[in-house]
Amino acid sequence: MLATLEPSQSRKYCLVSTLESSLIIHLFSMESSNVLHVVMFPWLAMGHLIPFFRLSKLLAGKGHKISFISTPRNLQRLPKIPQELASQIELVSIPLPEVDNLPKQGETSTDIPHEQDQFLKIAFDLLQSPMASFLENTRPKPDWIIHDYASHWLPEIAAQNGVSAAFFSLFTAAALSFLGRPSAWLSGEDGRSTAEDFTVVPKWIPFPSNCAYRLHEVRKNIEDASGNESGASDFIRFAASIDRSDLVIFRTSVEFEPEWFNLVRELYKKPVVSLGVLPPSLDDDDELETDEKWQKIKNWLDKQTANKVVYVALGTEATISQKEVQDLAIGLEQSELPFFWVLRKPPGSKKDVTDMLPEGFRERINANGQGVVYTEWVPQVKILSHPAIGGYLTHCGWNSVIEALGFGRVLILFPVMNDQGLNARLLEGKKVGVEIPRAAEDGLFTSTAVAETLRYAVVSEEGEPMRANARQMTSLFGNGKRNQDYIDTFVRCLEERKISNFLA
Ligand SMILES: C[C@@H]1O[C@H](OP(=O)(O)OP(=O)(O)OC[C@H]2O[C@@H](n3ccc(=O)[nH]c3=O)[C@H](O)[C@@H]2O)[C@H](O)[C@H](O)[C@H]1O
Repeated sequence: MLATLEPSQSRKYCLVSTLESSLIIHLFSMESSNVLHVVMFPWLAMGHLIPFFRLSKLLAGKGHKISFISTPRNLQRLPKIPQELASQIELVSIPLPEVDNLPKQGETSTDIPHEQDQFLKIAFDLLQSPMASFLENTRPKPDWIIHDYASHWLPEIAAQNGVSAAFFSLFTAAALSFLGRPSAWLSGEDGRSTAEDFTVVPKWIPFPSNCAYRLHEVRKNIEDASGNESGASDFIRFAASIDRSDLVIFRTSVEFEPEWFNLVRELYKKPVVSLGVLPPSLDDDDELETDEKWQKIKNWLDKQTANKVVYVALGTEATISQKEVQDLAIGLEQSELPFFWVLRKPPGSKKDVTDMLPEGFRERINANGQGVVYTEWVPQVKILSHPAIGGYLTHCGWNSVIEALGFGRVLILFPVMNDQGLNARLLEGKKVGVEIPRAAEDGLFTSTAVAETLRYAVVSEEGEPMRANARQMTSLFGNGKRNQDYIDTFVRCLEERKISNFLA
């Protein structure tokens, strides 16, 4: 079902209710029925829409009503709603206001260059009023709103409408531990401002750790912090979303990163829960792909030797330079391993992305059959599940890492932006992957280093303990009972309306 949110009339805000009073409102309002009305409001990026949609389906599968709010194009990009859940999930279309410097079609981070993300956030921030109207007027009255880091303004609007707000972290506890105490960011005490400041392991990490950025990883984020046109850097958005929400939900495996999960609970001093890793299941219709595309890809994979193909994919936002594309390409070729490379066109680019490849590269790999360069959206979960896959060269986006470890795939770590550098430190520390060696200052690397790292991870004898460790991860990241238990516990807490359960 699809509804459209009209920009609202001006509205009078009642006094901001405190956490306690909004919880009391919340508790009384729901005694009457066992069915929750949960509003889902993800940030405008495919890596956020997909897990929010997956959680929506899980909650709807438990009998609850979902209002999934996003922009018109984003709602069209979602996988179809399973027939049996159609009456419970309502897609609420909220038009994105036009703002300067944001291309008309730019509705997700996937569609626009990284430097325009700040204009997308300006447009996103203009959704405060229609969102407030929705929470005030929709019926049945929402019990919860589950939101993302970018809508740091939302917890206050939710509290004013007696709706409990839960910040849904799609990031590792390790990455968010690096951020530190949210209050320190909001008060200015945190003090980190230069790129160099973020290359230092924070003092509040009480155990040995290398959790810090390399200079080349953090430069993009720092530009955002200082020069962000939206007036609120991502660091501030994270801090405010965590600080002002009633509950923080982590999409992670506590058994995988227990020390970090305990640390965020210490840092946040508020209800923090894990709902497990929310693993995709193969029969999930999360894939945005038609079957014939998958059949063609599968035919190529079926011809490959088991556990030897390197899957190369850098998510839906990261873009790399032509030099980096060329060094990766030569490195893949020199590794002599078969590979399936999803090469994404930089958003806004008019050029054919394959023009970025080295001279003659495509001709050579087509002639010898070593690899495939694919330039469109792929059914990634299906590819990772194929027995031919021997390793995943990844940007360390958390959705993709979860998917790869769910199938026990060893990781070749090539972080680009956002939290990815911190994820790479975590994953190498947990011995499920190895970083491609890069110069700390500028991120330069050689194709020889790519080839050597690939062979070490995928075929070398010395790499077998790491591969075995990655294979073990299917129990934590796969579709088994453990993740189901997390979900059941989490949903029961929401249903029992007992925030106190989260405080345990
Ligand atoms: C949480 C945050 O989300 C962001 O998402 P991004 O898209 O970059 O990467 P993923 O998290 O791997 O998410 C990408 C998602 O898109 C799916 N996919 C992608 C390309 C394709 O062709 N086909 C697909 O099915 C993929 O299976 C995964 O589920 C940031 O990186 C951030 O670092 C990360 O931690």
